[in-house]
Amino acid sequence: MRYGGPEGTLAVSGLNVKMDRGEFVAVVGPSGCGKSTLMKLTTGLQRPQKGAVVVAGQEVTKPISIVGMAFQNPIMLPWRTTLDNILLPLEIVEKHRRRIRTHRKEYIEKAEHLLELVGLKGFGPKYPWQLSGGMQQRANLCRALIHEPELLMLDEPFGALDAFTREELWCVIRDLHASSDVTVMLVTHDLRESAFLADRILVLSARPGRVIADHRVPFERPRELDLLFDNDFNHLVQDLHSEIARARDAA
Ligand SMILES: Nc1ncnc2c1ncn2[C@@H]1O[C@H](COP(=O)(O)OP(=O)(O)OP(=O)(O)O)[C@@H](O)[C@H]1O
Repeated sequence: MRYGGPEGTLAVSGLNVKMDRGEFVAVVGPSGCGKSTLMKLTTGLQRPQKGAVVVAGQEVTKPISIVGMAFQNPIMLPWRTTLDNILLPLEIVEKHRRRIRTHRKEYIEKAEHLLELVGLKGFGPKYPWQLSGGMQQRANLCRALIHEPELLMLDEPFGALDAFTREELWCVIRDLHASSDVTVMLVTHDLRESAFLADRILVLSARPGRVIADHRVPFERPRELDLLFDNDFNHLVQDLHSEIARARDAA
């Protein structure tokens, strides 16, 4: 995948990724190695010049609707309440647009249930600017999940948060994944986050990105936060760190 024509930036090349349904895969790698590009290719926001992307058995040729996405900086519309921001994807995705007119109450209940799951019970009528950064990230997760996506794409969703809030949200994601069969791809710079949450961790090379290591995370589920102090956990994090440092040096 090259941006900007034949002389442009080759972002990823020879990138081969396979994920099983229900799997939680984290993607880590040096800065600028093409992690977000992998996200965009998977969701159909970009099309590769060579190769193909297949999601749920279908070749991806345009943006797909079975996906929910959450990015580092949640863009909430300030004139809509938190609840109405969460309902926004339903007004965009064709299949739901028709239903929401006739089944609005049902969707509001679903949004309120999601708000409760992420610890924001009763915050639906508040405007986004009345919420803290961490609360906005939680609401952002609800918005990514409202249309019950089969695939959840998380691109540095907790990057801007303090350590404690981030760890709390890791547990929210862990529980959401455990209670559904959603497939999750998480792009992150936080190696502890990847090791705590994922079933597999893919390490990408420096740009153009390709997979240089594929780690199966051995820790049993459900995982608790005290895993962060476990020796094996920290060894895995150190191995990931060394691999990324070597990939950067080799660039
Ligand atoms: N729309 C674009 N036009 C031109 N170049 C782009 C575009 N998007 C990304 N790139 C380039 O492609 C390369 C890969 O970018 P990408 O955002 O996928 O990397 P990343 O691994 O997510 O980066 P980071 O770790 O900094 O978040 C970078 O060199 C970037 O400058």
